[in-house]
Amino acid sequence: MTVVLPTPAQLRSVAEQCGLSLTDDDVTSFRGLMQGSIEAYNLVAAMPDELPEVKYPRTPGYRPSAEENPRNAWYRKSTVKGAASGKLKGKTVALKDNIMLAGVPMTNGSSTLEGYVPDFDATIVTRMLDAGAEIAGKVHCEHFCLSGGSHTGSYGPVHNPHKMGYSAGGSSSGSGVVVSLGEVDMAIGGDQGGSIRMPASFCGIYGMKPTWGLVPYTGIMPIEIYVDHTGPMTATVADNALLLEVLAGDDGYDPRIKSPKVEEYTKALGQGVKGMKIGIVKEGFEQPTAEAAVNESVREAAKRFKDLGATVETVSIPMHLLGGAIWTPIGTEGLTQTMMFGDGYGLSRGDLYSTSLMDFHRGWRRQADSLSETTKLFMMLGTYINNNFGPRFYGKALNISRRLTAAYDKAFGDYDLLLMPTTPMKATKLPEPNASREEYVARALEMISNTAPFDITHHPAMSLPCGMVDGLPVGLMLAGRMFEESTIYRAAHAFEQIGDWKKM
Ligand SMILES: NC(=O)c1ccccc1
Repeated sequence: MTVVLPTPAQLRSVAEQCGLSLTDDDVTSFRGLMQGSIEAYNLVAAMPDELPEVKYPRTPGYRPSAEENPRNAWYRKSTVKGAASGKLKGKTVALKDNIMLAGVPMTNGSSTLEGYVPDFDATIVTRMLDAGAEIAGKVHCEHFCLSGGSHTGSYGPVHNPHKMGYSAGGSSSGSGVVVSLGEVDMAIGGDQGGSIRMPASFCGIYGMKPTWGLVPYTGIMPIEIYVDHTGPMTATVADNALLLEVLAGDDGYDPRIKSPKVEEYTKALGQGVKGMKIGIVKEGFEQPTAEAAVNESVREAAKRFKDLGATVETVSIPMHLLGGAIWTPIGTEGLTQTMMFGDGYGLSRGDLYSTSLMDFHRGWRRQADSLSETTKLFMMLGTYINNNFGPRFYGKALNISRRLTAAYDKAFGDYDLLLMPTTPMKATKLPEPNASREEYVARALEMISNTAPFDITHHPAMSLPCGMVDGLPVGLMLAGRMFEESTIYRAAHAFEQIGDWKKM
């Protein structure tokens, strides 16, 4: 790829884009003045990139048949064997399909990325392989991760592990399904508005959104740096804590990792909850989409923490109900400017940039009509707001998110953990292929109101299964103080030991 001096016509066109009027002499002069910088660009173009080494052999794998993949959870199966020993020896792991596994195609749920093959491994992939894990392949996710349902991906709907025809939750839909069915021991998900916790809730597994800046996001397709998180989705609390132990810590690339407090999370197991203070967040039960049976099931589960020796009280955090609104400008303009028009990354951060992804992803512009209805909706809204108001609402929402953080931190002065339903409802029916756009969007976004606030306040939050209603799991969310994942694991593990949540 080389860069050539703009033709006079090209220069006039960019001048117009910049609001400049140039005379013919100006054009000649500016072209001359660009010559040196164009040479600099070509020096950069000629230099090798600086990417991490790919350490373990793998093949592109295969797309499993419908028979092998009845819930459509898998995108590709490809086995990558890690080190001979380590904390994850004997564990199999599935990767959400926005995580780069070099040499294996990646789509992030969008047909516009069909044909893209990453050229390096995400930091967390290397960490898991170094710890002895075996990667089993890539699993489907929602279109560019922009939905909490499991019907917006380009490769068809993903079905709930407990009930065919029902949502698996998203956007890490495939991750939730393959763990729930026991097809793998562990999966990695991503969470910007709830996309680890929501499928964990709908599928009946454990999903942790770690503190922002604990687990490197390096090598995972971003939506927006302020809300991007990745984390473990597992069938047991012990596996979740073990996996986080392997994932956590600075990698020298991710600019959001400053002074992470990394702990041995497995040490929290078996510690019990005696003396722990848990606050039931009143407003977490008051979302407009709340289902009475889900609220009931979560309240019953809260009582069990009391039986286990914790202090359990109701706490009111009125601002919690504004969390979704404050998330909206950050999520909407973030995904528009960074993921879509920023070719995946945007600028201004000392990150590891995947130039191969940036080059390939640019191509969405030629196939925009094939994007999901949720991606179109968010992108048009973000563009409209930016055209008319600039980024002021993004900035203001980000500033206000600190007030939201403070509101939770005030509660964390009195309580070690905050408790509420993960999703206000259990899994809903997948929309029919001919469903209206209104229904399609409702089934994609109606469940994010309790989860999204913690993506902008950055507190750790985990969904754990706490009961069944009509044959579908109910998810309970525990949020903790920054970098206090251990406290969440202590409580989640104690709760898990009570017995089979499917009988609660
Ligand atoms: N990736 C997410 O967490 C997400 C979920 C729902 C809507 C937008 C984003």
